[in-house]
Formats: sequence, C-alpha cells, structure tokens
Amino acid sequence: MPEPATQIPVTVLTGYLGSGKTTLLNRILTETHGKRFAVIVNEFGEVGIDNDLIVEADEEIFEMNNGCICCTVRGDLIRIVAGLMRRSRSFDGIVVETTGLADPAPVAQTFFVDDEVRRKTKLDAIITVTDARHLLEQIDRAPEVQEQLAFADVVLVNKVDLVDESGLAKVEHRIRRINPYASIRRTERCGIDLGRILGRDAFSLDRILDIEPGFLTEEHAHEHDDEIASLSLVADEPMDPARFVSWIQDTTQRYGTDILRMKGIIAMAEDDRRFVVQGVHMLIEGGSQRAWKKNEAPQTRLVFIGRGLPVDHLKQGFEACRA
Ligand SMILES: Nc1nc2c(ncn2[C@@H]2O[C@H](COP(=O)(O)OP(=O)(O)OP(=O)(O)O)[C@@H](O)[C@H]2O)c(=O)[nH]1
Repeated sequence: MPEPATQIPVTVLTGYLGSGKTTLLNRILTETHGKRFAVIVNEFGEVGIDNDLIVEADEEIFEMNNGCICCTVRGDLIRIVAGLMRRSRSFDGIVVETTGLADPAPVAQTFFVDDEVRRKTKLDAIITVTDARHLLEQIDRAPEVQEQLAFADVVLVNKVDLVDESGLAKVEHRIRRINPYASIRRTERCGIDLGRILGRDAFSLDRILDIEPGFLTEEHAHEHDDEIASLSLVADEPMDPARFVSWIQDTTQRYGTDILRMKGIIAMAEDDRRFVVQGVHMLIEGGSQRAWKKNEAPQTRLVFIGRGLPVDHLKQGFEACRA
C-alpha cells in the first residue's frame, strides 16, 4: 500500500543519564517555531519527576513510568502513538524522550514494525545528547552509551562550559570512532537552532541496517546493567532547608562516583516555592522555582540512580532532614 502523503515526523531524544535531554525538550516546547508537538516521556525510577521538570507548555505530555521504553513498555509506546494518530486534534510532530538507560534500537524499531504506526509516522531523527564532562568514562562503563551514539543522526556535545577545548576534541574524536556519519554539534544547555535538529529527515534505515542487520526482524532483548538501581524517597512533611542542602552536598561529594543521577523536587519548611535539586555524579545544581500551586500538596520527591547506592545512608540522611 502506498504511504499516505503526510506522515507525522517523530524525533527520538536519547542520551545517557543527566546528559541534557529534558533541557533540550524544554527548548523544543518553549521556543517559538509555530509547531505543536505531542511529547512522550519515559523515565527510570518509580517516582515520576521528569514530568514536573518539563516546562508547562500547551503540548500534551504522555508519561510512561512503569518500565523501560526499550523493553517492557514498548507495547505502550505503540498504543500511545497509534492512539495519537487516530485523533482529530492536529500536531506537527511527536517527540519521544527515552530514559538515559534506554537502547534506542527497539524504540526506533517501533516505528517500523507496527503497520498502523508505520503508515502514519516517519522517524525523522535520533538525537543523542551527551554530557561532554562525563562521556568518556560513560562510554567505557555503559554499553547503552555506545548504542545511543551508534544510532544517532545528530549528536549534541552538551555541557561545553565544563570542558576545555582539548577535552572537547577528545570527546568528538571518540564519538566519530563510534559513529562517522552523525552530525556533531557543540552546545551549552542544549542551545541549538532547532531547525538543525527537527524536521531534518535524517534517519536512514540503510545505515541502521548496516550497523544492525536484524533491526527490522529481531526482537531486541535489551540487557540492562543490573547493577544500576534507583531509590525513590518521598516525604509529605517539609524539609529543613539548611540540613537538606548540607546533607545533599555531602552525600554527592562522598558517593558521587556511584550516584549516576539524582533529582528531586523538595518542599522546604517556610518556603512556598518548590526547590529543585539535580545532579550528575558530583556536580549538583539547585534552586527555588515556582510557587506550589493551590491544588498541589507540597511533597518532597527525591530519586537517586546509581550503582551500589548507599541505600541505608540515603534513607537515614533523608529522614533526618525533615523539619
Ligand atoms: N553546566 C551545565 N549543566 C547542564 C547543561 N545542560 C544541562 N545541564 C544540567 O545537567 C543536569 C541534567 O540535565 P537534564 O536535562 O535533566 O538531563 P536528562 O538527560 O534529561 O536527565 P535524565 O532524564 O535524568 O537522564 C541538570 O542539572 C541541568 O541543569 C550544560 O550545558 N552545562
């Protein structure tokens, strides 16, 4: 059957934990480009946080929190996309943000294996965001990172503010060895002309079949690094600001090698704003954001993702921060 004239372009955002995917997604959702996107986000860890870190936009956001997009919830992805295509409400593109631990191959495969999805959508590009400061160590330890780079049509070498010129050259050289075809762009906070990454028609099935001949036919059983686990901490009572800040700083300095990613939305005592804290290994950022809304009960949610997390230390330390 011939393909219909208008297939909705799909952009897949991948990149390891903390590389800058949500930062890029927020740019896509806020910059004026006159386009509407449907957004699908998948995250690792049972307490959903990403959705709250995404800017409030007009766009519709579908969360998939109950498993990894590349394995257990792929059926959900197909259902969400197929459901979107049946709607009358129009949009110009779909953006899928995968978890940092996802293998992009099965996600990309989704757009080729299901008949309905294949007829109505077109994989436009796989954009891989990298953390220039941590990429070289990640490549050596995490097979997902190599997959994410190999499948990329565009690679953003992000966080250029944290690395000097010779470091950036090393990072780019390493990326080139894994993927000679992708267009590589340096960014700070994913600042890039969106025209360079959206609507590029950059995805090439032939290239992917070169890397992975079984791409269209095989079931991708993605092996996750079982050592990586997440710990979610939740509190309904407010936190003591001074104690919390000093505990989170100490903890990330002490255990930063094992903490791959940390993010949280904190309800501080005597503060009507949400405090957002985020980190990748030892580098952390935090600050007060918007006020809690009237219909939103202030609640603290903090997630750690890592290898061999010091679970007892984290639980006890967290408890001790309650105001
Ligand atoms: N210094 C610096 N920090 C950055 C840059 N881009 C993003 N960050 C910070 O890096 C952290 C992670 O960014 P996110 O956009 O949440 O990363 P992510 O890839 O969505 O993270 P996960 O979804 O948890 O894998 C946040 O604290 C960002 O503010 C950058 O260019 N420079």
